[in-house]
Amino acid sequence: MIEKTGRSAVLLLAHGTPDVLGEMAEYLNKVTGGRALPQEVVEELQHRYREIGLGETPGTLAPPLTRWTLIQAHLLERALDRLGDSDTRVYVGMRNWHPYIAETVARMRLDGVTHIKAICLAPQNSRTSVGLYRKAVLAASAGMEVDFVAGWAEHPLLAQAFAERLWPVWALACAQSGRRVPVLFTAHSVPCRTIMTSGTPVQSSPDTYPVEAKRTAELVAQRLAVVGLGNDDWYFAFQSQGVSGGPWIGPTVEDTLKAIKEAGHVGVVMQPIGFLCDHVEILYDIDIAFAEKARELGLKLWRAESLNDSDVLIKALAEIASGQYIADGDEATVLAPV
Ligand SMILES: C=CC1=C(C)c2cc3[nH]c(cc4nc(cc5[nH]c(cc1n2)c(C)c5CCC(=O)O)C(CCC(=O)O)=C4C)c(C)c3C=C
Ligand SMILES: [Fe+2]
Ligand SMILES: [Fe+2]
Repeated sequence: MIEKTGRSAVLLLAHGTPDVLGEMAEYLNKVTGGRALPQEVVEELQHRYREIGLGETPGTLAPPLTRWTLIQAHLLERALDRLGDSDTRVYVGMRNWHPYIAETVARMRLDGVTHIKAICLAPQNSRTSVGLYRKAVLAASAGMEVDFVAGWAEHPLLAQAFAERLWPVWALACAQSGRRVPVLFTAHSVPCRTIMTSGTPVQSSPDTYPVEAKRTAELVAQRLAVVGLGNDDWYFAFQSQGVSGGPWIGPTVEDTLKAIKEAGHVGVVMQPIGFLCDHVEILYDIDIAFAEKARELGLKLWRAESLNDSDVLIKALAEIASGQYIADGDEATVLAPV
């Protein structure tokens, strides 16, 4: 139970995604903080979003990222209720599209919320993702108290949730191939410059993101050890390198698939461990682009289902929301009243 004077609420922070193809340029403008991307990049992203079902007009369902995030918020509110905390509401704020973080925090203020427990739906802390969520929350919440949960990459229930999704598809892949199939865990790549120790402005410590991402993968792999996944049976790569900002961190999925083929394997099971629900980098980058790359290499590719409405994920979020799990990098920020 969240015990604070005043009214407390949970704010789930997510990336955001456009609702229709015509919003792509404006959306990308938000993602890059106003830096224009070439027209070919806008069109390529429209193509990818079209491939995963986005249209010219709003569909009957919201796009996957928005839909699953709102479902996760609803399930978390119900889980908190079951834990005896029926007063705590769960809100959703997105960094790059509606409902924007600023809009949601304004709504929370109108609803009388004074304490915000902000949880990023990106479990591994990073400057380019979580750092920007933090900035957006702090900019909108003057006078409110904010507990910002920066990273929960090592939460045991997060690893368990991923393991529960991985185990059935890994077992299936091994059965269909008649041999052990390696697992390729992935997380989103970031530009190399964003994880460097120094830069402008000077950053005093390295970004922990790559280490946290590999740590989550390791914890998931450890959970599958009991069913036979060995230390040599899994790989790790950074996926979806962007087009801008110089080099992005690797190894890339493309190079890793080649290495897996060269090691004599016939297939691979991919599991992205940095994303908590379906969106374009899973439904297009993995299911369409990497599947095609794997086919070219003569590898069969399986993917673990995304966490989406996983009960275990919701339990992890409930533990964080109720203070039963203290994540690394938590910061309570009390700003002066306006
Ligand atoms: C840890 C870092 C990042 C996570 C996690 C992440 C998730 C994520 N990204 C998109 C969609 C897009 N991201 C784009 C660019 C971009 N993404 C990151 C980092 C993370 N993204 C960076 C550093 C950048 C570059 C920003 C810049 O200023 O150029 C883009 C733009 C096109 C591109 O460069 O690929 C899109 C679109 C989603 C949907 C998502 C998780 C839900
Ligand atoms: Fe991104
Ligand atoms: Fe991306």
